[in-house]
Amino acid sequence: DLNADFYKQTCPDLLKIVRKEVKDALKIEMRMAASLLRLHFVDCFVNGCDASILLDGSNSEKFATPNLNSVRGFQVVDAVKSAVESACSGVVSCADILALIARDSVLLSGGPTWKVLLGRRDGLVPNQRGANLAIPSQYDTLDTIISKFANVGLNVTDVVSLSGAHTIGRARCATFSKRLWNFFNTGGPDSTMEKDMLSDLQHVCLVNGDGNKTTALDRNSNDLFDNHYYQNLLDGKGLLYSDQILFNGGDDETKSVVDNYRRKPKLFFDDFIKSMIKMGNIGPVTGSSGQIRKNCRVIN
Ligand code: HEM
Ligand SMILES: [Ca+2]
Repeated sequence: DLNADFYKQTCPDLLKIVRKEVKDALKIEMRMAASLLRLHFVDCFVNGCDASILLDGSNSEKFATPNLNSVRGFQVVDAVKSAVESACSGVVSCADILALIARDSVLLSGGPTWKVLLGRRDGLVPNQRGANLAIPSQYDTLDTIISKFANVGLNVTDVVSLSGAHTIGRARCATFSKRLWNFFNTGGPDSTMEKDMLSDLQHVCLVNGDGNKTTALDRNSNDLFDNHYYQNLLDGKGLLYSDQILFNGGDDETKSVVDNYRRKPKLFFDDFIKSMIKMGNIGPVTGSSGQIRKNCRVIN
């Protein structure tokens, strides 16, 4: 089993080193917190939390549809890894580094903190096909999203609490512009989107415009890890279809959890922590399987 003291003897300064490197990265760009948090998620959903997302190559998970031109922050992971290697060479897995970076990114964005369980080992192969199947798409139905979470042992509450990660960060026009212009071939916009936000975004994401332009996932609170995301869902201001359907998708359970998190920031933080720990426990490679990579981008 994973445990918080796994590197206590072998790398006593690990937590300090990671914290410092993440801090330095956020000084340069605050959004990096979001990008780094997301890496832990897309790692854990594919082959468990084994740093498979970090492997380079033509069969890399970086080229899977949900990740292509979208996941970022790999240079920061490299910087953290080399700082850790300087202090304790060959000891700390890239998978554990991703889990620690995610925790620090949330904390340094104003969110809650928790003890990260450690002792994961790094996987030996990427799984691009698995990434295409396992990572939820922003146009999946709520049932599909719930079943993709269930496939990795996460429940409906986890879906709503972890979606709260979208309280920070940005998304590209390519991931939501269908909602603005021709929503599922209706010829018009998604009627659940609040009207001022709609007209504003229609000016950001033009028809046939630059799909790589970005806007805040949590409108008006995009660098702060808070529960404002859920208020936005009540107001029709979720950016992704997959965000807004947590409230408007016809599921009373997700709807009431959204409303609870909106009213009770502490409840959101507590549940987010629980769900992050659950997510961090997905299929960990431990014992003598896998390896401790020297360079997170390639197997030893
Ligand atoms: C519920 C299913 C989910 C779907 C459909 C989804 C989808 C997406 C999409 C489409 C983007 C924007 C990508 C782009 O525009 O290039 C995004 C960004 C992001 N996602 Fe999710 N996501 C989900 C769950 C999660 C979870 C569980 C986490 C973490 C715990 C997470 C963390 C993030 C963060 C922080 C960003 C912003 C990244 C940045 O600014 O670089 N997401 N997600
Ligand atoms: Ca926020």
